Amino acid sequence: MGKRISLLGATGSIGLQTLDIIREHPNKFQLVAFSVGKNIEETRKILNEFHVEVVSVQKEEDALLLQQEYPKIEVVFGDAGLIQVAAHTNADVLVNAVLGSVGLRPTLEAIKKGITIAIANKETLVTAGHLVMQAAQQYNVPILPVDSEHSALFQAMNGEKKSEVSKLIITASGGSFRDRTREELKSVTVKEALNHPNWSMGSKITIDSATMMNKGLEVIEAHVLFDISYDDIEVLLHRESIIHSMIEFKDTSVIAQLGTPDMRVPIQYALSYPDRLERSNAHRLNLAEIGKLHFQEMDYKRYHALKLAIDAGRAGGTMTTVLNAANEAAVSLFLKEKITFLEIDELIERAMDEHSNVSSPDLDTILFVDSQTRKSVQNMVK
Ligand SMILES: NC(=O)C1=CN([C@@H]2O[C@H](COP(=O)(O)OP(=O)(O)OC[C@H]3O[C@@H](n4cnc5c(N)ncnc54)[C@H](OP(=O)(O)O)[C@@H]3O)[C@@H](O)[C@H]2O)C=CC1
Ligand SMILES: CC(=O)[C@@H](O)[C@H](O)COP(=O)(O)O
Ligand SMILES: [Mn+2]
Repeated sequence: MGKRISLLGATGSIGLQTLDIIREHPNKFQLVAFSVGKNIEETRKILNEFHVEVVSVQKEEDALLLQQEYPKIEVVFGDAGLIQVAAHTNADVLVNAVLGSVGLRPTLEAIKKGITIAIANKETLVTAGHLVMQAAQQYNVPILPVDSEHSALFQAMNGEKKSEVSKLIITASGGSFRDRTREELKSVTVKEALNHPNWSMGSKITIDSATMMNKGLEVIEAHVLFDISYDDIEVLLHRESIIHSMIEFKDTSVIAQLGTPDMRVPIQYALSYPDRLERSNAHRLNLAEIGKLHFQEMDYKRYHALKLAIDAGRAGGTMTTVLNAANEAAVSLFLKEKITFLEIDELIERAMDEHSNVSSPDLDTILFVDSQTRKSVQNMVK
């Protein structure tokens, strides 16, 4: 029957594209369980198409409703439901495409069950990457990147020795406001911020791209996944998002992974790894048609959020938990039009300044710091 897949965040941008891949390869992949948040209409469509064993929704009342409509399927809910989907379904692979650090505990529980993790949910790796990687090593579980840059790095690293890496070069599109000065960002709107030049993604990550926090989270994610020092991770502006990232080796060779901006490629690679599968109707890269690719040095003053993220990564301990939780809270406030675009960076910086760092935190400490940081960011805008 192929690999048994469980999927967190099935109604999101990555979740729906994961379903496309499963649909394209019915003999290779079988969806056995999935979670959603609040989108019950989309959940019904998925339940009507795929024959799953378990579904999790965010709210208890939605679970009760769906259980009546689908009596043969186990319907669970809340944070416990996410763990149920991730870890108690005997899946071969968990695709973690939920949004935010709520993905941490389900990931750890799935690892304990020996389930391979295909991870899009970068907030989990930023908030507690050390716990995820320690558990993966302990239970001998592969962590396969889905994020396009990390999939590119993973592919470029294939068969190479880490000791021979000179640096990772992570590309950044520049996001929705890449042609504006910082001064011009004072009065930008949510609608403008949600207009990413190259990718169609969920709202939170699109705002993260606009502030450049997405690249900051990705630098930390790369440090966690590939165990490369922050000194050896470079960010390069590349408008076209065609080169998804590259590795420079000691002998000065650079290996890059290229492709059209389509998340189904890294999603499929994480599912089919170590094999590659056909993508029959996909748009192929035509460099002659594109003609030129552009590159530009990163400006850390213009993109202050990137600097904050690298500072947090270098500090380590609970500082990356604070960075992530403050960012999640601030972006949510911006999307609700409660703060301005530039206040996102300000709130994160304040949360970091006010935090007393704890080194090598355990899970309880991480969860406590995450929740306290969200509360303190809320209080900053009252
Ligand atoms: N989109 C992209 O191209 C990329 C995304 N990523 C990462 O992948 C992750 C998902 O991103 P994306 O798909 O864009 O996000 P979306 O906002 O599109 O989707 C998020 C998914 O998570 C669900 N969800 C949100 N909050 C909760 C919660 N508290 N409990 C349970 N479920 C919840 C949503 O449910 P519902 O909608 O039903 O409420 C939805 O299914 C993020 O970590 C992002 O950084 C990484 C690389 C690229
Ligand atoms: C598709 C993907 O992986 C996103 O994280 C993407 O990288 C966002 O683009 P920028 O952050 O480079 O604008
Ligand atoms: Mn990315």
